[in-house]
Amino acid sequence: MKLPPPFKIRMADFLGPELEQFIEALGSESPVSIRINKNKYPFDIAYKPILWTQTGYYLPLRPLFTADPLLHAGAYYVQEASSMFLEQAIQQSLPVKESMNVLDLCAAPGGKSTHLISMFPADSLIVSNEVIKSRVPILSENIQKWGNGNVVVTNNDPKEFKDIKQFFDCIVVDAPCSGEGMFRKNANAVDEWSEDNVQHCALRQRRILADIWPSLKANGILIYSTCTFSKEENEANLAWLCEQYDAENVELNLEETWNVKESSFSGCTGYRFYPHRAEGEGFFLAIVRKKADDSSEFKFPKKRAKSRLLPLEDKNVTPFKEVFINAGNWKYYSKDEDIIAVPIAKAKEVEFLYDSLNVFSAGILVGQHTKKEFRPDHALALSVNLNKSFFSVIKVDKNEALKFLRKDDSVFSGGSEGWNLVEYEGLGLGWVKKIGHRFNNYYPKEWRIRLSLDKLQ
Ligand SMILES: C[S@@+](CC[C@H](N)C(=O)[O-])C[C@H]1O[C@@H](n2cnc3c(N)ncnc32)[C@H](O)[C@@H]1O
Repeated sequence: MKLPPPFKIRMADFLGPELEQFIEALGSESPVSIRINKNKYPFDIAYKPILWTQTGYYLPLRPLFTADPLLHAGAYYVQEASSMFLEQAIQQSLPVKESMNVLDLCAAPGGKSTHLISMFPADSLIVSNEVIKSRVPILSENIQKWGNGNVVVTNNDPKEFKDIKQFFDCIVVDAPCSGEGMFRKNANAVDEWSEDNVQHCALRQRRILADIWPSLKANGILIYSTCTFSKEENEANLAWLCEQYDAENVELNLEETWNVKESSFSGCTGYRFYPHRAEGEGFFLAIVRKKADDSSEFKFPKKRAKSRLLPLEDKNVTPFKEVFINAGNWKYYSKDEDIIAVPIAKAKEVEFLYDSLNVFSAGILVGQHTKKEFRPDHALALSVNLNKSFFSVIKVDKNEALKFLRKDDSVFSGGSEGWNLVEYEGLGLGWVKKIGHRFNNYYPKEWRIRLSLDKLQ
């Protein structure tokens, strides 16, 4: 790998005699790792565990992930190992109580968001935000596949959270950065690297932190991470945050076997992952807690204009109330023909966010209720709370699953007239509608596998 000389000089400053090992590691293959969705796949895994998380594993080789229906069913997420250190940050710095509000501010494509969803109890609310509009659909797809209803996906600039003060118990800022830690995975990152870009990224990160700081509750924690090594984007920004705001740095206990490097600057400590030390890509993470200040606790606005989300009356819910196993835990809303289900425990928060932000999706899109029928939505098929006994189920093998995921008009056997859930290894993949002898495939066309069947075998 041809590294920019000024980058090498910078790294020599950090690493001294370890520089050669670091450069050698950049020339080696990246480890391949996944994180399991225990709600969907609660089985023992035979692969080598990632040391700083309960649900991450290294794979010996990179398989063709597209050809695995379990990936499409949300049984796991393909994620770089160092990023899963987020779990230590949450576990060690936040006594996870019930009913928390969590924000993942820079969320696409959804690695940290799906991890946060797994870590917080179901009565918490995860807001997964992405400012770049074109990146929101892939974020939403990954969240839907994960299958939880306590999530709101938003498309806002950090500064648009200005009226949501002291609302979040935890904010994750996985900031856009110069990407030095991804040089091994992404050759473009090397070409795009420059000293100017490092400075540009550092300033943008400060703006993001400043914009979102008021949204953090007193005593709440903010987790700041990047996939880069530059001090400007990491320790210097952490120190700036502590100096500028009522923030105190939180330290973590590290196991020696993790090979994570503690890094202190101006009295603040963060954690660095180097590819020649820890088995993962370059990564930096640091935590701050907002110092207590009870003066401006979050309060829901008193007088509100009519909400854009209209609650459904009980009598209108009856036709689909049993679609969830925990039927009593949901509040239903209508938006045009769509029916949206939101956990009752966080309904008030979701309504508030719906009217304050640019919400892409909230809770589970249950389906559409037309004059003719109730049409289940794809998100419902992927829900971990789906009540399968409410629907007719067609179990498929791997080959049939792949045909279904390609959106082929394959003929299934069995099933009932009307809507059928297609299930692979116990997990919902989507819907087909049987009309006479015909099966119509309702897999979302934007999500379909584009490779031919022979390439998938
Ligand atoms: C490192 S990536 C996030 C990766 C993600 N957290 C994950 O784990 O899958 C940074 C994200 O920040 C977004 N971003 C870019 N500019 C931004 C800005 N000015 N404010 C907030 N987010 C921004 C990018 O679009 C990108 O999705």
